[in-house]
Amino acid sequence: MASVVVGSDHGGFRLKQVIKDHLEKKGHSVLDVGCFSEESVDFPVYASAVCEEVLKSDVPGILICGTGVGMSMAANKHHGIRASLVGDVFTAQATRAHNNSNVLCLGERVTGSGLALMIVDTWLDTPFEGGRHMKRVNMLDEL
Ligand SMILES: O=C(CO)[C@H](O)[C@H](O)[C@H](O)COP(=O)(O)O
Repeated sequence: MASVVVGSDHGGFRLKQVIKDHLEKKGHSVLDVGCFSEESVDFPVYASAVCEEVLKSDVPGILICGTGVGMSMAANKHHGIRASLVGDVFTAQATRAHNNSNVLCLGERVTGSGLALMIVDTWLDTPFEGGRHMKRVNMLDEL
């Protein structure tokens, strides 16, 4: 079974390859739902494919497009998905610890690959704190 599921459109394809290589070197089993080239595609297709796998298998998901915005908009339409568009390490940590984020969105045209890998590692390695945040996460899921 995969430990991380990833997806991108053409605007995030190259960064997805970098992230996949990085995670596989660290021992993760990565499920890539596409896209599989830089040919122009529509990001909602891949956002939904990742979110369905996250909801089915309870694994973290990573979505990449040009800005990360379209992917986060599409992902957050899925009930039970808490997708976070992240461009810094502080937010990567906080959105796991406080929001129990289950999908990370990145923008290849915005965030360099070095920073993106730090964000991915921080996001995956940070546990949810629970406590006062649990009620808020439950409220989010009830919206
Ligand atoms: O949806 C997006 C913006 O929120 C993504 O960044 C897409 O990757 C982007 O819109 C694709 O643009 P393109 O001009 O079709 O490559």
